[in-house]
Amino acid sequence: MSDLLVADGERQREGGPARPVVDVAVGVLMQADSRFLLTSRPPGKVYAGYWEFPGGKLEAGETVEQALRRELQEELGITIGDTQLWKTQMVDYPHALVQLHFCKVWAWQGELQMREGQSHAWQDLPVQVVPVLPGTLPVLTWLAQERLFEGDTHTG
Ligand SMILES: Nc1nc2c([nH]c(=O)n2[C@@H]2O[C@H](COP(=O)(O)OP(=O)(O)OP(=O)(O)O)[C@@H](O)[C@H]2O)c(=O)[nH]1
Repeated sequence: MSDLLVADGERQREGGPARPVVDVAVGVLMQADSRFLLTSRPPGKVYAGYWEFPGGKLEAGETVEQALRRELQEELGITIGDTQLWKTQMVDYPHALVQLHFCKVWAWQGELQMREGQSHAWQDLPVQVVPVLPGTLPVLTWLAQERLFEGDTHTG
């Protein structure tokens, strides 16, 4: 998909109406044994029950890292260490055009608490939980590329 940056700060698809881009900070929490954390979207949200990496929308004036630190505190009750942007991906959903900013997180303090009624699962490739959110699938492909993992990245 091609996108244009227009004067008012909104990006629009060529030939289509302008849609605001929602920036989202997403954390890929990694364990030393190569497993990563997936959480399910809470009841009542769009795509409820789908599995994703934890995170959420940037608030006004926040950097990706600041938003991720706040979101993971709010959702999981943990305080993350330093993190850096890993990959960025634009996803065009019917409900929103989202720019996902994925950050790997290797260090955090605190015990995981599911504060929004979500479920969690430490997963390796291939991911066993289903269904996985469409915007989350590219991350599994990137992880597979890094790990020289061949075969399906997820079931279902
Ligand atoms: N956290 C997270 N969000 C993702 C991933 N992949 C992906 O497409 N998204 C999308 O990014 C947006 C995340 O926003 P969010 O979770 O803060 O917000 P939401 O849509 O639940 O709405 P709300 O917080 O306003 O109730 C959603 O549109 C979600 O579908 C992912 O791996 N993690």
